[in-house]
Amino acid sequence: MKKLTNRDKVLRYLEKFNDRNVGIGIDTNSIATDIEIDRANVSKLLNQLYEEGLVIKIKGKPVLYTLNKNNTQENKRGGFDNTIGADKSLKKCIQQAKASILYPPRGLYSLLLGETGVGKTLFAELMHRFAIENGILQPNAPFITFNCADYASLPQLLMAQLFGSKKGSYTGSDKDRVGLVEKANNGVLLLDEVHRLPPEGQEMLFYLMDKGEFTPLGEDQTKKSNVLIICATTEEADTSLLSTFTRRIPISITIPPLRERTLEERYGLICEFIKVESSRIGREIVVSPNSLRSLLLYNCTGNVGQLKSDIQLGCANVFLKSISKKQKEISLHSTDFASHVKQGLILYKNNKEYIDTIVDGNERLSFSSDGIEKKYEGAQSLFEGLFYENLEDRVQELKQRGVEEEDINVLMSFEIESYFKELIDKSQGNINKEELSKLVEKETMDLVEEFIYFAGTKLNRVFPNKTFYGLCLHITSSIERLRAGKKIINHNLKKVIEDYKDEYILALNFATKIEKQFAIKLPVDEIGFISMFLTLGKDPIIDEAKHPIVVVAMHGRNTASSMVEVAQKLVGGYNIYAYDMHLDKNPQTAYEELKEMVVKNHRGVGVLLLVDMGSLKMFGKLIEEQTGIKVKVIEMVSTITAIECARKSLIESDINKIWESVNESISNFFNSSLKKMTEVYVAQKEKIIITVCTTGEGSAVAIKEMLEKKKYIQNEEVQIIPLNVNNLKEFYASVNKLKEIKRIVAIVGTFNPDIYGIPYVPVSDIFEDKDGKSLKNILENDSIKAYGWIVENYKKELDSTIDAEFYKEICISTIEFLKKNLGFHISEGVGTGIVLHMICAIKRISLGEKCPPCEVKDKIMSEYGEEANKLKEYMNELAGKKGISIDDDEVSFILRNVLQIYE
Ligand SMILES: Nc1ncnc2c1ncn2[C@@H]1O[C@H](COP(=O)(O)OP(=O)(O)OP(=O)(O)O)[C@@H](O)[C@H]1O
Repeated sequence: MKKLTNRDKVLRYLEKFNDRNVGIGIDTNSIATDIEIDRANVSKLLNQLYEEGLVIKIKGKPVLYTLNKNNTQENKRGGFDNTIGADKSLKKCIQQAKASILYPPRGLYSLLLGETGVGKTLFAELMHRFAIENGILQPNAPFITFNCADYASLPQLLMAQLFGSKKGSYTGSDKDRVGLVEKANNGVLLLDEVHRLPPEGQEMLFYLMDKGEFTPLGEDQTKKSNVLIICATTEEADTSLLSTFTRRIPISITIPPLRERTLEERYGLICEFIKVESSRIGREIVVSPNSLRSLLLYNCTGNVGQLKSDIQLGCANVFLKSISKKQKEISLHSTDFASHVKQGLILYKNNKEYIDTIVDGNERLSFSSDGIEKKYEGAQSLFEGLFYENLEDRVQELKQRGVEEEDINVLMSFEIESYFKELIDKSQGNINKEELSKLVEKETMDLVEEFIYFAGTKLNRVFPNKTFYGLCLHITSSIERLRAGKKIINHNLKKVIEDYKDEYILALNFATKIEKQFAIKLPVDEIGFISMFLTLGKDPIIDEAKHPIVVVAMHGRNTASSMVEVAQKLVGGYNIYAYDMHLDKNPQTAYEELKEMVVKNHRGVGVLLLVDMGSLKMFGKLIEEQTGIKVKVIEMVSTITAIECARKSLIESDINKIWESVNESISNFFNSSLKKMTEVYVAQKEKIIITVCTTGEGSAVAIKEMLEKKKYIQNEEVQIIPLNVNNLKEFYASVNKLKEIKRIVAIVGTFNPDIYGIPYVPVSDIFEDKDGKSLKNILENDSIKAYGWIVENYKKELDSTIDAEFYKEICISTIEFLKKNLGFHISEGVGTGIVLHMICAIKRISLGEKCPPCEVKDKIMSEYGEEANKLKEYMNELAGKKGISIDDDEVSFILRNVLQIYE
């Protein structure tokens, strides 16, 4: 036979004691002596049993203990004060209830009001228990409930049940019956749905309440009963039906419905009920966060009672499943609940912020039979790639249960979104690229990096670093899965394509690259998953207010402004500011202006100051000393550094981290990250001239300003960047950086740095006013080269019967003719337009297609007829070689470009 534990011994002793000594309790010392167990031990056990609701403590000296005969699962855990909601929604009700019980000499009658399932019965039980604990009732005081609605259609039987009856007092009464009023003598009688009591019953009830007397049916003699009556009803307090009761019963306690309680309280109830189920099953129950979310949010009209039974049903489902599948773990998912519960998840999006404060992240919780809830340690790692298989299992299971396809999709989309959130959260902060490279192939990282930058430009959005890490991990596991021939379905696909069309198109593009690189085929479902990563940038993850700002301070009229403009456009955030320091500006004024800009715009966590020359660097230090605003200076300023700083400051809030990583990027410029970025960001490189000088930092700027005044420079849309050559190594590094993002057409200055492929123009050529001839030529030739590149790039589109060289020749010659013979100024942008037009025109003509009419032909012919005819003649001479003829419409199109004439 199983050996009795000390706990069993105490319980058995109390059972026997209560049988022999009705209505009284016993103290700890006596129990300890009788069962021969150490007093401290007995005291500990009694407290435990009290917590579990198995014994009742009767206040006094010494405290007496008795078995809680009325122990139900519901009032198990301690009395009123341990009830969920005791300090919140039920606080007032409990105060009223306690007051009514303690009211001398034997408590007041009370009426419990509240919708079905709010906990009225439980409340009455707790009142009974409270009365015993406070010596108002004896420990063995009865607690009897009677639901008046059950007998509402049989008033005589109802009366007989309540007040007792003599044999033959009504049809069918074949024996004497003791009424509940009598049975509940010296205890509590709960009359539920009391408004259903027939009028004669009400009369007798009020008589009993007033006089403590009643008359059983068919009897003449009144009987006495000392019963505390608690009435309960779901009727609203102000209905006429109830007014009779509310007038007679001194205390009305309204228990609030579930929807009026806080979600924290509801969460407490949910946990409590799952613990109760766990203890019933005798096994641990592991609960998914989505289960908790749906339980928190679904429309639970039946209040706490319904919440409890819905949880019971869900637990019963998984319990059965675990038996049939012989699984050790009992694991509860939102899909295990009835569909009205699952619907709760649909409300998650709108209540996300609040719910996330209660159900945090995606950890599953484990509820054990001893009532402890903790994080489930065994949760599978999402990075193991099991997620998709689990999703599929879940879908199959739902299908088998007959869940509608539409419901499955809704539920699955929540699972999927949670997965992404977790994947992203996990990758936040704790993974760096080096670590990532242990898990992810370099090719994948490069592809993802390029994709994110590209998507960022296209969507005009910045992505957090975690998008990069998350996507790298995701792609890796997708490739593995696809290689293993595993099928996946994205139940969110339809929604993704509808809601995030742009992201989906980008993902399609990216998918072709992956397919090519890894020789696999990505199904559309997979592309849907990729798109979802891009939607993350849409979340309000960027809180500009708490991030450092970037200030670009550079010499020159608008060098800093133009850089900042590019950075703002690309990064899409307005956290970057420009300070253009004109050469003639007095340094003290410049300092004050820069300081003012910093003070005005900083957001409390520091400023990254990007400067081009030494004196500005000093400004950073001074501003920090004077204002206390943290200023970190970055010296190697270029558009790309500005972009990188702006991008990082939107994501990261720690200025030191940004500063370090930007500096690292600068020194590793040729490492993939920035290189990739430049390729993507700068599709068409802008032209620049670098000015250099060995004699002090201002001279290069002076040369720049001088060049900017030259007409042929103003006409050329060329940017001029002064560089310091005091430190040659740094100078070459800067040139290299610039080369990545700009087309350096020439270096002008007092020192020939001898760089392969970049012509040098001594400044003396310009000073002596050799008309800047060489520089002008260089610029012109550069444009010609650029037009040649355009043709090269369009090679695939060209008509194969005509070779690319012919196209180049006719395009470039036409532009030269326009400039030299007809005297038009052709900027590079206009030239590019002409080249593109001519490519299409020649192809069209050679294929025998007609040119569409040019709307401004008449205007051009009347105002520029001479030029038009000359151009037509010249072009026909060239085109004739290939049997092509150019008409007035084609010529008008070209001139329209040059003259910028639009109707
Ligand atoms: N605060 C609470 N803590 C724990 N369980 C509760 C709480 N409130 C109610 N319950 C549980 O919810 C269920 C429904 O409560 P109860 O039966 O007392 O409601 P009721 O208002 O009497 O419902 P009805 O009007 O339908 O009779 C019970 O199992 C009860 O134990």
